[in-house]
Amino acid sequence: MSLTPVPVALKALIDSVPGVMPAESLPLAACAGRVLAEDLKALRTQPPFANSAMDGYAVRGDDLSVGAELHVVGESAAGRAFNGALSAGETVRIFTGAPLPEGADTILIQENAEGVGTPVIKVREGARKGLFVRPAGLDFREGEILLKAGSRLDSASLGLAAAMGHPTLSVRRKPLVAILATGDELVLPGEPVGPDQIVASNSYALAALVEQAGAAALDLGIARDTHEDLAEKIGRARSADADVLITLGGASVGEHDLVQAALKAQGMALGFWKIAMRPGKPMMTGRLGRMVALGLPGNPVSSIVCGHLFVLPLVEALLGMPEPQRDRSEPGILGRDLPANDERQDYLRASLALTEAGWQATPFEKQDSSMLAALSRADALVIRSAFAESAKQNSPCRIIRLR
Ligand SMILES: Nc1nc2c(c(=O)[nH]1)N[C@H]1C(S)=C(S)[C@@H](COP(=O)(O)OP(=O)(O)OC[C@H]3O[C@@H](n4cnc5c(N)ncnc54)[C@H](O)[C@@H]3O)O[C@H]1N2
Ligand code: MOO
Repeated sequence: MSLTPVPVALKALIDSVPGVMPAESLPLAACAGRVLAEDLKALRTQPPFANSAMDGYAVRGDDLSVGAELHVVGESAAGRAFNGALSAGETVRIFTGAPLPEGADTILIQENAEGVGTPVIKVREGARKGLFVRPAGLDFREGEILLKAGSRLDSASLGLAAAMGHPTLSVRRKPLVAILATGDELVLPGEPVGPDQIVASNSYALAALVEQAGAAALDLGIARDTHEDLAEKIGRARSADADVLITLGGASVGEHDLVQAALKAQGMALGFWKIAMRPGKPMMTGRLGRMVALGLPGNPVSSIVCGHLFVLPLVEALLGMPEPQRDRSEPGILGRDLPANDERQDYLRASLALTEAGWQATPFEKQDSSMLAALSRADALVIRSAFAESAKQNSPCRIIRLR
């Protein structure tokens, strides 16, 4: 079977998503990191009234000549407006956020007033007509759409949603992503490790990635390399009604690589298998009922790199976010010479340094897909296209930043 190019595989994976997650209504306080299910309109105008941007005096701009004396006729504080109108020669003590009294069009900041706190103040130099007034609707107006469906709610957008007057939001339900490690050699961190065993790490890495992407991870533990155990654990993903099943390991061509056969035995329609990428070649996708199946290679770096390239867009597609297949790479320059590449697109673990020419990415000498410590030191992946010619230090490249 020939190797599938990365963009073809990614498109097929995104196209295999059966639909966007249903919406649920949640209180604002529970919405951080969630994705809006519908456009959000302002239920109110902000600010609702003209108000002061500074502590000082509300004045009529025409009264502002240097040395002019103004009579303080009242006070306007935030939450306690001045009831009345300003006449010529009058002013109202005012504080930041307080409503502007009728007749006033300017704030004289208290630094530009002599005799602060007395019934008569004098205008100093520096005062200008029209300064420091926030007109009604400066920020937004009732009915304006300020947040779009498919956008992720960060701190600024959540604050905005609150200011718009929404106590609850309609957000996409988190996709449930079941994660199944496979392999007779695996033990959990902290368990006794036999002479031919290794500690399972991939589930933790993938669960973190999935949760950062806005999905919920369901750890199905470790399936041993038997059809029975694999069938039982795949069955658990189905009865949990998972939206995605990620398997880890057992994806290659050895006698103990049973995952694909186990999934097919339960009715999986294979999408593609074997991608023109390094690491990650034995990756597999398919559909089992309405569950998207993604078989990641067991090598720890391969599974995490596949997670960045395929799982993040998949979760975004399920959440209804725009352009999940967008190119996530950025320009950079190479920190060292690289040899010509073969038929697999390479994702080289690299350090980054900011130079005058932009991000300089220096791929590590050793790129073995078992080397987790190197991955955790990497700032970025340098993309080397299939069949790329040798490249010199400082020549342009594309990078995917990992942090
Ligand atoms: N003859 C061939 N052999 C291999 C090929 C090939 O094309 N022909 N492909 C190689 C590539 S590339 C990769 S990547 C690996 C991936 O194989 P599997 O997906 O079947 O992975 P396993 O054999 O199950 O495991 C590989 C490696 O990773 C360790 N592992 C597995 N699961 C975990 C886990 N949850 N946490 C930590 N480490 C894990 C496992 O012990 C192995 O050391 O196949 C090549 N072989
Ligand atoms: O393609 Mo495998 O994922 O390098 O080791």
